[in-house]
Amino acid sequence: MRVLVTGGNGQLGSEWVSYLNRQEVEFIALPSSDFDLTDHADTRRVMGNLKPDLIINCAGYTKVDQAEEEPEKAFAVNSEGVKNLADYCASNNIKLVHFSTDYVFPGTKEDLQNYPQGYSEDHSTDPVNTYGESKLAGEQAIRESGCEFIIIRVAWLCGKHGSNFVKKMLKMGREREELNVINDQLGCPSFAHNVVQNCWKLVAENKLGTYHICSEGKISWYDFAKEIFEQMEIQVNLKPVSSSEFPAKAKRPAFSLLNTQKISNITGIKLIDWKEGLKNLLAELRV
Ligand SMILES: NC(=O)C1=CN([C@@H]2O[C@H](COP(=O)(O)OP(=O)(O)OC[C@H]3O[C@@H](n4cnc5c(N)ncnc54)[C@H](OP(=O)(O)O)[C@@H]3O)[C@@H](O)[C@H]2O)C=CC1
Ligand SMILES: Cc1cn([C@H]2C[C@H](O)[C@@H](COP(=O)(O)OP(=O)(O)O[C@H]3O[C@@H](C)C(=O)[C@@H](O)[C@H]3O)O2)c(=O)[nH]c1=O
Repeated sequence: MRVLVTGGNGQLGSEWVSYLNRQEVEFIALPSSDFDLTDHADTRRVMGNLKPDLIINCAGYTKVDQAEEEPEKAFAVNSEGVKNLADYCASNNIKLVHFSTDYVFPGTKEDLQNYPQGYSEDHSTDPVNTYGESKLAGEQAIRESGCEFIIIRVAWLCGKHGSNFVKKMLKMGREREELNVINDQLGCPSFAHNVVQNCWKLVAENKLGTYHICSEGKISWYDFAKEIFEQMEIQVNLKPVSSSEFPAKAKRPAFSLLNTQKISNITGIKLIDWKEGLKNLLAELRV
């Protein structure tokens, strides 16, 4: 099997590179400079040359606040670029693995009450921001293309590579004496290493469809930050604040927990507890 990883320099793309290097599989990972999802003719030319059997699409526009100011850019990558990819996969019998987000869900306070175990894969979507809308449009394009696909929705993604909340907190915690972190947005982090491992299991077992992968638990960003500082023994005055006290261009869902029952049932995977996942990540970051 020949695998093409797109967005190969990003947080998740780099994690795939580390992982696939340890598997017996032929793969190539391309950065955005060599595979720009918005250049449809060029991406088709590259795919035509490489002739992959499987594409793992880690390319994405991920700037949640900036997307409110440049929606066309977010849609060009996350929707139109993904449609081009999926259509090509459908016509050339290539399997597509794609990553989407918890931000496709509305995350209302009512849903928090009604779905304490989180949103399941078939729950209705209704994004509250442009990034979420663009990612949802990408998902829909894949489903309509007729290609064989696995869509993995992940949330609050954190890994060794690239930028994420854990790394931001570590940096800010060392530079500042006081930090304000939101305590009224609930969800649970996906750890990149875990996502890749479990996703590869789905590929190996020839599973198709949409799956949620995150760790076990239900926490706020504040809980997450508090645990990061406790585990790292960093002294910082951490203050819980509401979303209204932490103004941002994009609205975030108040609740975006992903229910992971489906993948657990199908593969027998036991997803990692969030504190354990964090412990593993912090150990990786210390090396
Ligand atoms: N980060 C998170 O918290 C979450 C991420 N996801 C999804 O997971 C996927 C991976 O996210 P993550 O690795 O964290 O994101 P990153 O932002 O770390 O990586 C995204 C990669 O996509 C590349 N990219 C951007 N625009 C284009 C383009 N036009 N053509 C080709 N490549 C492009 C970027 O390249 P360059 O740097 O050169 O621009 C970057 O390498 C995305 O689809 C994202 O929506 C889902 C939920 C949570
Ligand atoms: C840096 C910082 C963030 N926050 C809040 C803002 C936000 O609500 C939350 C997380 O911050 P981030 O900058 O990581 O936010 P954000 O970019 O919204 O993270 C999202 O990225 C996209 C790509 C996804 O798909 C989502 O799953 C999610 O991970 O924490 C604080 O409260 N205090 C802080 O000092």
